Amino acid sequence: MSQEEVLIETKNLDKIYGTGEDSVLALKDINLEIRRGEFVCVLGPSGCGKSTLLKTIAGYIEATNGQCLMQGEEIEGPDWHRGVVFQSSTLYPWMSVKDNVEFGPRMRNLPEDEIKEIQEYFLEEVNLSGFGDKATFELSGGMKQRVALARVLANNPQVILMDEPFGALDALTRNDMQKLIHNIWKENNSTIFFITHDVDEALSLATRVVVMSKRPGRIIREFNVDFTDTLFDENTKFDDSSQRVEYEDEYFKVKNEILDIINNQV
Ligand SMILES: Nc1ncnc2c1ncn2[C@@H]1O[C@H](COP(=O)(O)OP(=O)(O)OP(=O)(O)O)[C@@H](O)[C@H]1O
Repeated sequence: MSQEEVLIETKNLDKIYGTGEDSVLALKDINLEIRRGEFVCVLGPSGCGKSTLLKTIAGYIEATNGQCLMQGEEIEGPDWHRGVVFQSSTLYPWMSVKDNVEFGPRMRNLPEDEIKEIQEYFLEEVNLSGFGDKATFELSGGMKQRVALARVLANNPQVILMDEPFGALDALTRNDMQKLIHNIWKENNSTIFFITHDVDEALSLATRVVVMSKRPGRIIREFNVDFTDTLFDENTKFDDSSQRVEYEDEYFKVKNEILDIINNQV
């Protein structure tokens, strides 16, 4: 286990939606730590409470029981220290790409030249330099998600929370986006909490995979993994084929273990 600072911690967290007969127990006794620099991917059957957990950490909804802490302080509402990217982009459609990215820094009253610098830097980081003046409705799905990411990065959040951010994209765009988020995570030493339905996506990106049970969502297993650098580093070369086989064996062993856990739930 990494010795880095714990940024997010949930303690015995339950979430119940509604009251009485119609109430839904969405999360049960979630104890999770997210440390600085980790890339935590969450997998679990549909409806198991993954988004509920993300929204609680984001501060959009409150836990029913237990605690949700950021750097030891109770999370009491949304905050730019925790940036959120959803599956479908939540860009401001009446604003240009540039204005969307500048929105956060402007709300924080940063000086105009700094706002511009941040906007240029992060549009470049998501490979959208030159698209600043476009209206967001002119962009493809993948480009919109890149703007959404730049808008979050522009706030320099402590944690990036991503709820199936690439779920609506075609396979090629999705691969590009995975590489992009991997590179951004590496370059900025970001901390990322990432929900996905796709075991390969989780194993490709994560340093830790958290597997949840069907509803009520509990954490049933956590896997520390390190496939990501090998997968995305273009210079990776195995010394010999036995090393590659060993790597692939390990990958498929973990993948099958996770699939078994998920499939045995349904
Ligand atoms: N606002 C709400 N009111 C009542 N029930 C809700 C609400 N939001 C979610 N739920 C229920 O809580 C459970 C968990 O939902 P949640 O969206 O967190 O699951 P999920 O794992 O993210 O699902 P999926 O993988 O399908 O996106 C589901 O049964 C859902 O119907």
